[in-house]
Amino acid sequence: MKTRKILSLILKSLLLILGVIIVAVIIRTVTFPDAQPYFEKCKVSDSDFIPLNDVRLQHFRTAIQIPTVCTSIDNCNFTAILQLHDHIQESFPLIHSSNFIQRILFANYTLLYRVEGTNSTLPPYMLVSHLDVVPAKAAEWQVDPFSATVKEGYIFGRGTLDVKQTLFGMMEALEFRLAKGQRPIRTFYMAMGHDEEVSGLRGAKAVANYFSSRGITLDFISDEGMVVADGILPGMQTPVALIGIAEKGMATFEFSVSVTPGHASMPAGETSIGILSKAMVSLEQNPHENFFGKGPERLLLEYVVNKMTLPHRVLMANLWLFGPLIARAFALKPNTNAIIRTTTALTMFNAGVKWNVISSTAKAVVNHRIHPLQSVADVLKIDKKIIQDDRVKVKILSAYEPSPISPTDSDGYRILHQSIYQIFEVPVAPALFIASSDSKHFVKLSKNIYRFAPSFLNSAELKGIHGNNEKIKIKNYEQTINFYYHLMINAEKSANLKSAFDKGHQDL
Ligand SMILES: CCCCCCCC/C=C\CCCCCCCC(=O)NCC(=O)O
Ligand SMILES: [Zn+2]
Ligand SMILES: [Zn+2]
Repeated sequence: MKTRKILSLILKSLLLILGVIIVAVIIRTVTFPDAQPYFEKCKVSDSDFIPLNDVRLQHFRTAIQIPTVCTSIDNCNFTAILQLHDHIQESFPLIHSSNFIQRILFANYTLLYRVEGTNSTLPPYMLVSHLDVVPAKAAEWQVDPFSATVKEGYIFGRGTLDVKQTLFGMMEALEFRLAKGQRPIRTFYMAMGHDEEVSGLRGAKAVANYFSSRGITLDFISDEGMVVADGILPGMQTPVALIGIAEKGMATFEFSVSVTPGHASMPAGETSIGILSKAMVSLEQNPHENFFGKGPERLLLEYVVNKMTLPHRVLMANLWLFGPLIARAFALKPNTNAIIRTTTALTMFNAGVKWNVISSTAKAVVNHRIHPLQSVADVLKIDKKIIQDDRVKVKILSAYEPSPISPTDSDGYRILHQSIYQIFEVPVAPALFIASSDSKHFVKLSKNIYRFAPSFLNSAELKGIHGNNEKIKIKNYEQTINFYYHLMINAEKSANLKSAFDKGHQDL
């Protein structure tokens, strides 16, 4: 009798706790603060539009047809890069004949344009793109990667998304303004590195030195980065534009094992290949810490929670309860996994000289993209701990710390947000940029660095970047040109933008 009473009391208590949790979850979901109350109101009416006519389309296609491939800092197709310089010069005659636009060359191949505005009291800003592309394996593509084939509403080709579309987008926008007789009011720069894909150590680094040696700082910098993600963010029915407010760090480590070589007929114990393979499998099977809820993705979720479909909205609004569950779910998909932890990618493996010789050495290269809550030193320490084998030596081939986090309440952020909304009419949210850009060399020039390319992409299209069949929708290229056009105009009225944002856009 007594036991029954105790059990009933426990049951009642559990039901009460469950009731309280359910009520707390409901209250939190319905009262979740809207971190972005303005995005539905911020569209401005602007009749200006730059159509993608045949001439502009041909400018872009020719740029794609020039194979500006870089595979290492010393191994770029420098002839093609110079050919691209010529093509840029021929395509934009007004830019190249303006007496207020200066073209500066760095390390023979990187370009910087300085557009002097009429109002020298406004602080300058910079748009960043790059000239080089990664290689493409033609045999694995549906079309020649350097043919710029127009097919099924797309332009195919290496560089259509990474990132000749921003290069030509910003130049077309400026040329259009000049043709309309609009001299920019605010000074701005356009940097076009020639070696972004292989470090930026000659191009962007030289541009950064140019600014620092002259004591020039920039109000904001807009570089390649995140995109308008269509069907990628779990629980979002609409596409969402993600502005990279921070960039992951990067570390490339070479692991090696050396043993005494010998005849394959008399193997003695473990080989260099066996030891290194075991170490690499350990790295792959032991991912670094999952930081879900502690990094910039938290801000992203806060911006979009109220736009999510119901089951996701309840889960995301109640991270206090469902955080561990969501952390696991995010870890399952490469896109979401990349924003919650330092990733580990085994990218090269070399060993052996002949089939009947026990190799004296084996080498492997691992590329980490470092979460903002870790450092290069942390990653190295963790890797050594995972491998736990002193026979495996490590050498740092290159390393960059994660960038500082840029604010979401700066003029630069508002200018990007506004321009994105004008073109795409989708929610805009801050995020962590999961790859690397030339802006890592510019961190001392501005506190406000934003990484965003106006590419409207679903998961399949995203795979084309550095992969096969890279392609941009023709309409999206037109949007890209118009995005930069609006960005330039919005940058000139940023003071008005701030007061409009403060008032919830009622005045725009
Ligand atoms: C809940 C979060 C969802 C995350 C969605 C991820 C969407 C990914 C968006 C953009 C990633 C595109 C990266 C392409 C940039 C290319 C830059 C580059 O190649 N840099 C060199 C390098 O990183 O090696
Ligand atoms: Zn790029
Ligand atoms: Zn790239």
